[in-house]
Amino acid sequence: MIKIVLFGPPGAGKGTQADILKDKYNLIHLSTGDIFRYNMKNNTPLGKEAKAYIEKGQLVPDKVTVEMLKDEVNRQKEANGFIFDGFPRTQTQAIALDEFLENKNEKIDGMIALEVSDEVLVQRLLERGKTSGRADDANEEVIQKRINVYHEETAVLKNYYEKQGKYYGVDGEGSIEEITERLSNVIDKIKAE
Ligand SMILES: Nc1ncnc2c1ncn2[C@@H]1O[C@H](COP(=O)(O)OP(=O)(O)OP(=O)(O)O)[C@@H](O)[C@H]1O
Ligand SMILES: Nc1ncnc2c1ncn2[C@@H]1O[C@H](COP(=O)(O)O)[C@@H](O)[C@H]1O
Repeated sequence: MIKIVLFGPPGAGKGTQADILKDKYNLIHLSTGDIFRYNMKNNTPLGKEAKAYIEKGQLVPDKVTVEMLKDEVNRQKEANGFIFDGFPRTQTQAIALDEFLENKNEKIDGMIALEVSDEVLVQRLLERGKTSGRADDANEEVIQKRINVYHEETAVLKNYYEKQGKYYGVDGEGSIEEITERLSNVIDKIKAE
């Protein structure tokens, strides 16, 4: 069972690529952002709690996010593998994920980071904001805040996975097809190891 963290800043193309790769490799795509948005839309207690953070471009607290992620993984009893999108986003989350998987005799096989310049991210998110209905895409200030949070709190995870020999950087600029091919090359390599 292969488990990949698809990593990168907001707007890097994680959701777009995970959607393609989940079909290609028969994997479960788990996006913590999507799960929060589903809960917000359905006005659940979790959605109500997450809303205030998400609309300001801040991270939802680790405890809430980790418990939610564990529940989702545990629900997928027949999974052939996972693509984690938007999780982990802090060192606390990365450690919790490793411990959770270790208890199941599982592990993360690789972390693939989509590398995209901040200028391109802002352009993509403003464009997505025209149709996404996402409050956190609606103004440039919140978009910039999310990118700053990524640099301040999330980007350090590159070191975390590098130390484990699991980090793979991929150019995230170009056509969607080109990027799928770059990611597929890395996944094929990880699978062959
Ligand atoms: N290679 C690409 N070239 C141009 N636009 C792209 C590319 N990949 C994705 N996009 C567009 O950029 C926007 C952001 O992509 P996507 O939603 O996949 O990013 P994300 O990393 O999942 O973002 P977030 O973490 O904010 O949810 C979308 O509107 C998507 O259609
Ligand atoms: N792993 C996460 N930790 C904390 N907060 C998270 C996490 N994943 C998503 N969030 C919140 O949701 C929004 C949108 O997430 P996207 O992955 O960019 O769709 C994010 O800004 C956090 O507020």
